[in-house]
Amino acid sequence: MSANPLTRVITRATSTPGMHEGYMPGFGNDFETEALPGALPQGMNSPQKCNYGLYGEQLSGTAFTAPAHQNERTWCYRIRPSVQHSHRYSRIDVPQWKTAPCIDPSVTSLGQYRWDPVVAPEAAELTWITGMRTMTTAGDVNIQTGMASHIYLVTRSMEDEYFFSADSELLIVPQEGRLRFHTELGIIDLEPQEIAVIPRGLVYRVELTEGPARGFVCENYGQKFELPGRGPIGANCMANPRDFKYPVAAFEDREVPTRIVIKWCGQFHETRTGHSPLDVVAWHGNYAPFKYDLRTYCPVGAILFDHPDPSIFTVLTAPSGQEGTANIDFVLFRDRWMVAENTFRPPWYHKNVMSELMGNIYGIYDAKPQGFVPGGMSLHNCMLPHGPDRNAFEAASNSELGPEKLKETMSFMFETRFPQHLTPFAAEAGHMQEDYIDCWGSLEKKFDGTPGVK
Ligand SMILES: O=C(O)Cc1cc(O)ccc1O
Ligand SMILES: [Fe+2]
Repeated sequence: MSANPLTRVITRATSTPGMHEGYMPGFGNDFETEALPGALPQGMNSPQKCNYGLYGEQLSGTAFTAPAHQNERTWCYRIRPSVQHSHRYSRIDVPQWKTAPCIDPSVTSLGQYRWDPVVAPEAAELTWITGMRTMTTAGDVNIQTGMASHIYLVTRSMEDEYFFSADSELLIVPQEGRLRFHTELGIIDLEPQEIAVIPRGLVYRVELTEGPARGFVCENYGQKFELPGRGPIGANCMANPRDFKYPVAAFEDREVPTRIVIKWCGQFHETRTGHSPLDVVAWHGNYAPFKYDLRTYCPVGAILFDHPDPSIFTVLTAPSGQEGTANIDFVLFRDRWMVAENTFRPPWYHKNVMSELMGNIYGIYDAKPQGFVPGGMSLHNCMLPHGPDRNAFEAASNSELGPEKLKETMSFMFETRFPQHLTPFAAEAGHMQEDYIDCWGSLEKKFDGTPGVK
């Protein structure tokens, strides 16, 4: 850290017995954490004077009157109130980060699309903000509905620069490299096979700890991600609440020229101030960022026959207001055993009212042994057919069916009820595979009118 005598950075609170180092477990818990002893008021939120001369401030993530099981807010005790972190706002351009509605008449979104991994240009200086590349948008940010999918390419840390999105919470899926999210509520280290969710309105900066870094982002304009109901599966398996980790309080007491970038209704603005906004010394509440290790996801699947709907692999779901029809489902295809008898085991052929955007984190995805590679993406838009390519179909229809482990594989899907619109970047990029649709072209006609298995 800099030698500036006014700079004091407390990165970790002393850990409490039972606490995961630097993190607190439990999805949606009501947490309390302090980076200095006694900084957190006890038994009340707004004492006349806070300890250490801190200011109390509430961050409301849901309407005050949201039902109790959805109500989220966090009380922060900070060196300065947030009003001092924002002065005049001026508009800036972040041309590659798009927001719905973003329908370019010259772009065709109807189609099945697949992309090779995007690579950061040599010598490019890309931060979390300038390295964001929007692939698709859906819905409308102004009515807090829908989503966007992005690829991030980060080659440089944000320095004395901070960001928040008033538009969205961000679900981050790293694919290469490591990032450290320094947030108002603490620090999250993130690497491939983990995900993080940064809530709407939370200020943070992103440090590159191993680069270059690449990954996927789902920007959720709507109701927050929550754990899906497990129904008859019961109280365990899929994503278990204890595996979600929330950071302990950490703060920066740093007096340097600082820039804060704000995403608000699809527009970007900057404001300048003289100190770090990450000055929350203690907090309590349930509106907070978290990370989750995808390797702790316990998949439940077919143990006799047939291929269930991929919704059994839902890690998180963001409701849309219509029951069972998500604004976004985040679905994980991880390594697992395949044991189903007399079954075509890969994903079946499909047309879906929901639109399916997939990304490959690593390994081979069973429906697409070729072409869908780590770092790559695909889109099967609303009601457009998709399914295994010819190689996958032939192999799965003819193989001897014993227990088989799908090894070393991790892909995911952002599935939304809204049609996804391609950005010009997605439609024109050199990384689009023009021949993707041909992967089904050579599927044979086997029907010849005579009965029997062909
Ligand atoms: O491979 C896909 O595109 C996603 C998918 C997964 C699955 O298990 C069933 C159907 C489906 O479309
Ligand atoms: Fe599908």
